Amino acid sequence: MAAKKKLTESMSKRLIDEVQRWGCMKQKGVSLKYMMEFGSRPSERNLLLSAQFLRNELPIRIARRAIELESLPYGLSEKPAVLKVRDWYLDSFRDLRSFPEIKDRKDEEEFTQMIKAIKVRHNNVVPTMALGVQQLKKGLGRKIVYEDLDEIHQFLDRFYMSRIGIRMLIGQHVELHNPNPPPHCIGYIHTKMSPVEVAHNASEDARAICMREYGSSPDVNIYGDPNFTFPYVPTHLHLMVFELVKNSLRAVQERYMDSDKLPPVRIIVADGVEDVAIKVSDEGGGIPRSGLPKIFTYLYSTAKNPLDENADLGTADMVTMAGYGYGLPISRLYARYFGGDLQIISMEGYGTDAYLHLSRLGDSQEPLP
Ligand SMILES: Nc1ncnc2c1ncn2[C@@H]1O[C@H](COP(=O)(O)OP(=O)(O)OP(=O)(O)O)[C@@H](O)[C@H]1O
Repeated sequence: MAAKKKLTESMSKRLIDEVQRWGCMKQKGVSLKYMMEFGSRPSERNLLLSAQFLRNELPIRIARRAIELESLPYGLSEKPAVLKVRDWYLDSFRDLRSFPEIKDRKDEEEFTQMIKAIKVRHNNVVPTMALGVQQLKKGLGRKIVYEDLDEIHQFLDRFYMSRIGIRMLIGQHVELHNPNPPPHCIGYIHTKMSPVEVAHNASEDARAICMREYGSSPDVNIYGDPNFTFPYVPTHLHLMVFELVKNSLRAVQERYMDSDKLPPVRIIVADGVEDVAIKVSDEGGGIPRSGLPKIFTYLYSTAKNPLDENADLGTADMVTMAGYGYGLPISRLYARYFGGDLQIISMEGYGTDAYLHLSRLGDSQEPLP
């Protein structure tokens, strides 16, 4: 197998066998509901159980990704940035596999520190992979046929989805150690999250970026009951709404550049029985129908990568503002992670509606690519 041969070149035989063996094991998904119920009783026993689960589950998920990173088409696996990411995955796999059985509280605490460090090690995976894709595009030059790159798109979707899951599981475990969790918070989950409030905060952040770039910003009007709450992960929702509003503000701002009256962006929050739906509507001129298939891809963007040689950026915080065209595909993965979805409907010559559906029941299992 080609992937196995390449792994051989860079690792000891024992590690290769172990990665291959663990990469074949079955992953176990968790639901939002389960995370919430389990985390609502962070007793010593539960923390121990959670750590034991992660000691087994994380190497399986990480090994899968390490193997996939070795067998990407068009030579993407050999790009320096991708090799760097591969090494982070191998280092984390090694750390997890060399950790002895977790028997007591002391082991559990050491394990928690270790997975916390793993999470930090992987902070820059998204921009670094984006850089790898750019290195590939540069190398292929004009020969590039975007339709052929669908395989890479599919891989990146699986890869980033898996990363969301791994970070959620680690973050959730680490947060359960917080002796003074904020009210109504179980790890990353807020059991009484107000989508209107999160949408408001995310819109303000997006407006601040717009102000910085253009010197002005359209208003954002939010319609919905601010007292309505449901259990969800506020950081995920913030990220999604931020990306959608940022796109809308930019579109409106660009279209009405010379006008002093900008049509506002409107957000509607609907609380259904099954779903909470959030619509972000703008009058920014829309997207041509022929361009729609491209907006969810990772490979079309011409924007500059902040980790590129000439850019002096690259902190983890830059990820969401980096502007390398990942806003929509990554937001859709976050929505799908807990059983929701994201759709974009556009009227060219008028504006765009983004529909974000979040599953309210929280009982869908994590997608496990
Ligand atoms: N509301 C919108 N109105 C018009 N065009 C849009 C809108 N939303 C998205 N687009 C188009 O879709 C493209 C992809 O959006 P996406 O959010 O994925 O990336 P980006 O905005 O270019 O970069 P980033 O989100 O990383 O800053 C945009 O570049 C833009 O051309």
